[in-house]
Amino acid sequence: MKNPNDSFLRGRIRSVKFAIRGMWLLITTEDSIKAQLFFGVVATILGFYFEISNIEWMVQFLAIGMVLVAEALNTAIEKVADFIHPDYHKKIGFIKDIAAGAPSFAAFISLIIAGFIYIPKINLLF
Ligand SMILES: Nc1ncnc2c1ncn2[C@@H]1O[C@H](COP(=O)(O)OP(=O)(O)OP(=O)(O)O)[C@@H](O)[C@H]1O
Repeated sequence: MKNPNDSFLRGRIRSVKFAIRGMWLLITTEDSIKAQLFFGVVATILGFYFEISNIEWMVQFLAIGMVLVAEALNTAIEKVADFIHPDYHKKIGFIKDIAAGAPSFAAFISLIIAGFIYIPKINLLF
């Protein structure tokens, strides 16, 4: 929440602190984020191994970022849903299913990107 005594700069610094705390909470408490980070690290190692180009690095990091952002937003929606309605409800199930579709889309597109980057390089090995 905005503190009315904060100057513009102080307000921005406070927001950045909360945002960094949010990233830390996601990384340390959410298994889904940990799993996606693991795949991101694997893709980065593969990138070094296959010496991918600058453009391929950029596309790969965009894909990793897209998955992490979608997963983080999905987690936030799940938390809000659990907070406003902790008991079973068909609509909560529907909302959570739709929210889970976001990281699934991102992961699916990332797999296609990985295919474009790595399948030709793997083919060269054989
Ligand atoms: N309160 C609820 N009411 C109805 N259905 C629910 C409810 N909570 C969860 N579900 C169903 O269970 C699925 C999984 O929900 P859950 O909150 O466990 O997410 P998850 O994908 O397992 O998340 P994570 O692994 O990140 O904790 C939802 O997509 C929904 O179909």
